[in-house]
Amino acid sequence: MIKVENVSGGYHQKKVIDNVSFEVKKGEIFGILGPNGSGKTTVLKMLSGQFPVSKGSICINGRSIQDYKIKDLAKKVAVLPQINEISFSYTVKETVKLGRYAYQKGIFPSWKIEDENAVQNAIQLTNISHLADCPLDLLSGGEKQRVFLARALAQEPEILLLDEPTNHLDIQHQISLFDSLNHWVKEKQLTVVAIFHDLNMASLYCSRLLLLNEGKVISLDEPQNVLQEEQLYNVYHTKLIKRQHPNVPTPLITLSPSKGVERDDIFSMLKTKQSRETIIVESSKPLKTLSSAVINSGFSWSKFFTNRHVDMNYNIDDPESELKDYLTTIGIDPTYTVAMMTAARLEDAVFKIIELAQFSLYVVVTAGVSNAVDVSKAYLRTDFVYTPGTINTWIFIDGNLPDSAFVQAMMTATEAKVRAIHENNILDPETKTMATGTSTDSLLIASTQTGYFLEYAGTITPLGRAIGQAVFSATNEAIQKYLRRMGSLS
Ligand SMILES: Nc1ncnc2c1ncn2[C@@H]1O[C@H](COP(=O)(O)OP(=O)(O)OP(=O)(O)O)[C@@H](O)[C@H]1O
Repeated sequence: MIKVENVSGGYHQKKVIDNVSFEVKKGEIFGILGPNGSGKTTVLKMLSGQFPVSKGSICINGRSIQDYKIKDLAKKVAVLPQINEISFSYTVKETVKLGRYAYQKGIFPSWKIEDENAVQNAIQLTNISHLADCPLDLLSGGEKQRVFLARALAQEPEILLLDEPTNHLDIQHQISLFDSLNHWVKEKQLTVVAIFHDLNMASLYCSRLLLLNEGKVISLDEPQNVLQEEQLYNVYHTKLIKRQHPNVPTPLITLSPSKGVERDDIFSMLKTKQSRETIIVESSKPLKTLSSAVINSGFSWSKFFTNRHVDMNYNIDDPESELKDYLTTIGIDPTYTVAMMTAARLEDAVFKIIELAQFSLYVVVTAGVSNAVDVSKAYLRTDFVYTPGTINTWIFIDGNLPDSAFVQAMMTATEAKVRAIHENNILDPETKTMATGTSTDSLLIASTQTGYFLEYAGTITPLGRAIGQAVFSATNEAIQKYLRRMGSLS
């Protein structure tokens, strides 16, 4: 549909676009990204024929844009410019009607029913009917943006060129604009080329992206490949972190403050309180966590970590609500709390510290193994009752871990726990085979995300070795305390 081949151009003697090539398919939403002054608007102006190319060619439907008459090109291509460029005193409806200019013939323009329908449709689609008679100058930035979008749509173009279309829109209107564009793209085979500063909007709605810097193509690909941390750093000179959207297969880019990330002293940050009812670790700063806890499982940022003792017969329909209520009664805000439960005696908790040159670990383990299970034989069981037997393991780290290291830390800690269970010959009481855990074990990895970058936490990495050592010895001791209390160890 659009073919840009080896295009260069600029203002006066200054080359602003340098040998740019890309194609946009019919029915595609194509995004152009790049820092201020990288040439995005100039490329868009070249596509609409407003700005000449000095080298290379631009074709629409196989025909060079230079060969189109102005009105014919205007029927194919509509432009939504940056709205701060525009100021005039028409009403909203008059402004939208300007979109039909290309369809007017002769010196005395005739307004036909098709023109009126196109204007009404555009006004409805952009949700500005209530503003139809308002003077444009009295509208807010976002309202004006929708009016100019309506004007572009009234043109009934095949190609819509949008220069920062979400610039003045609130979140609701940003999403509703691109949801509508998505719909028109599918329904009417509209082709959209849009400039974005918001990388996440581009990632969510564009099938492909063009990343420009200093007028050159840096990357041209699907969002997953264009939105790479290193590539973005080279272009924007800003640290950006790539994550995956929780329920759409696109990347999410998060900003990170540029201030330093000096290593925190985890031992002065954490305060531990232990009673028969609860163990509470309170951190003076939020820690990034990955856990399988009852409250705030998955990833969270939390300041409180609680392990509450409950009776062996604890059996409640909604343990999460009950535990939240409990936390509130003891003055802890559940929003910032990773909370677990156990029937194990909290007096038998084991605390371990490992201090190394690059990072330190603080590990807390409580263990009760009456619910021991051999995972390889668990399919033979018929009981599915939730009983809080449980080995609960907490690992606090003063390092900076990527998500992958959190996952590896969980694997390493689990292996260390299993090894401690085997060390104590704990059997699954049903199958009489060696247990691998209990039916309700929980695990927490909590990290300051400051200090050294700890890229890996597998078993033979420095972090993995420390986790293996601390979790094994803490779990081993906690199991032995439990066995002693139960009278099966002297
Ligand atoms: N009319 C003009 N005359 C001279 N130079 C211009 C003109 N318009 C733009 N430029 C220059 O061309 C370069 C590219 O500008 P362009 O507007 O295409 O960048 P952009 O990527 O759209 O930037 P932004 O993100 O700030 O909107 C800039 O260095 C700019 O100063």
